Amino acid sequence: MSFFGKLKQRLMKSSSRLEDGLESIVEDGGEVEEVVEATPEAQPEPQSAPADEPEEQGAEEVSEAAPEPEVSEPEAAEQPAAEPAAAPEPEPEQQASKPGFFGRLMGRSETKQVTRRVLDDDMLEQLEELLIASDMGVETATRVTANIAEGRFGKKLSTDEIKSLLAQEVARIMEPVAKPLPIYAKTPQVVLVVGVNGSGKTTTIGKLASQFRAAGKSVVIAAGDTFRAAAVEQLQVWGERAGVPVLTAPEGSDPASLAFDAMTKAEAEGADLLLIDTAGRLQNRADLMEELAKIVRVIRKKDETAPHNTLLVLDATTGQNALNQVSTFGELADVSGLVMTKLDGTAKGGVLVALADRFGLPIHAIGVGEQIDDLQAFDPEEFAKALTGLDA
Ligand SMILES: Nc1nc2c(ncn2[C@@H]2O[C@H](COP(=O)(O)OP(=O)(O)OP(=O)(O)O)[C@@H](O)[C@H]2O)c(=O)[nH]1
Repeated sequence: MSFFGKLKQRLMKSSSRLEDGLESIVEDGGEVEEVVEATPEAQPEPQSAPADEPEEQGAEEVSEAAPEPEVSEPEAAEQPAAEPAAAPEPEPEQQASKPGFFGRLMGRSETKQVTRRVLDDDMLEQLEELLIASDMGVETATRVTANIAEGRFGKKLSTDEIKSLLAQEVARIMEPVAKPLPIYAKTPQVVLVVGVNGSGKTTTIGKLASQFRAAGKSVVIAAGDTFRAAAVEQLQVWGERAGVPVLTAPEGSDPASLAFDAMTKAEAEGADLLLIDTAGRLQNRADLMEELAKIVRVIRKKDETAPHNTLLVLDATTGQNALNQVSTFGELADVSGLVMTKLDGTAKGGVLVALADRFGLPIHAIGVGEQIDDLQAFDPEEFAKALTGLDA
C-alpha cells in the first residue's frame, strides 16, 4: 500500500469525519448534474505507470522521522526540512468532465452524475462549522473557509472539488512548519523532551532512539521522569531493543543530577545524541518550571549551548487542549519544536492545522501508532490529503 494510503488509513477517524461532513454539506442543497465523461478506451492509456512503484518510493522517503542530513551550526535549524510536496493540485474547476478528443470523435463517452452545490453564505457557514468540529479551531476554520470562498462565491462545487481546495489550504498552512528534527555537527546533541503525562514522550523517545540508532547514530537516553517507575521501565525496553544505553536514577531522585550524569556519559562515549525524558506532572506549574529550569542549568554546565532542541510532545486526542499545552510549555521551557502523537484513532487531526496556524512551531514528526516506524516525518501534502480524504 502507498504511504498515502497508509496515512489515510491511520487518520481514518479524522478523514472520515471531514469526508462525510463535506459530502452531506454538498448534498444538502446541491443539484445532481450529468457530466459527460470519456470512456477509458477513448483516453490515451498511461503506458508506464506501475501503480506501486512511485508509491513504494514515497514510503521509503517518509517512513522515518529521523535523521536529517547534518548541519554544522545550530542556527541552521531554520533550514527548510521536509521535501517540498510533489505535483501541484489540479485546479478543481478543471477536473475531468469533458470527453477526450477520441472519445468525442468516436462518440465513446458516458455520463456520470455529480452533485454540485452553489457556494453561498449558508454553505460557507456549514463548512466552517465542520472544520471547527474537526478541531481546527475557530480562527483557523474561519480563515480557511474565507480562502476557499475567495473568487468562488456563487460558483458550483462538488465534494471532490471542495476536498481538493481544502487540502490545498491545509497544505499551505502546514508547509512552513514541516521541519524534521535538525541534526547538528556538535555532539552530543541534547534533546530535552517535555509534555504532559501520557502524551507519548517515553514512546516518542524510544522511537527516535531506535530510528537514529538504525541510521548509525550513537544515542544515550536519560530516563528523567524519575517520578514514574513505569516510564523508566518502558524506556529500558526501548533501549534494549535499539541497543541504546538508558541512564536511570532511583525513583523520586533529582532528574537534574541524572541529566548531568547522562551528559558526562554521552560526552565520554562520544555519543551523537542525548535524549532526556522529563516528568509531565508535578505538584504545580512552578514546580515543573523549576525542575525543567534546573535540568537546563545543570546540562549547561557541560555545554552552554544545550539543550539544542526542546521537543514538546502532544497527544492529538486531546484536541484543542493541545493549544493550551503549547502556550503553557512555551512559558515553562523554550520549546523549539513539536511532535504530535496518536494521530491514529482520533477524529481530532485538525488540531495540527490550528497549531501550525497559531504558533508556527516546527512539527518534527507525527506518531501514528505504537511501533518504531509509527513515528514519521511530517509531510504537509500527504497529511492534507489524508485529513481531507482526498484520493491520491
Ligand atoms: N496509538 C498510539 N499510541 C501511542 C502513540 N504514542 C504513544 N502512544 C501510547 O500512549 C501511551 C502513553 O505513552 P507514553 O510514551 O507512556 O507517554 P508519556 O508522555 O511518556 O507518559 P508518562 O510516562 O506517563 O509521562 C502508551 O500506551 C503508548 O503506547 C501513537 O502515536 N499512537
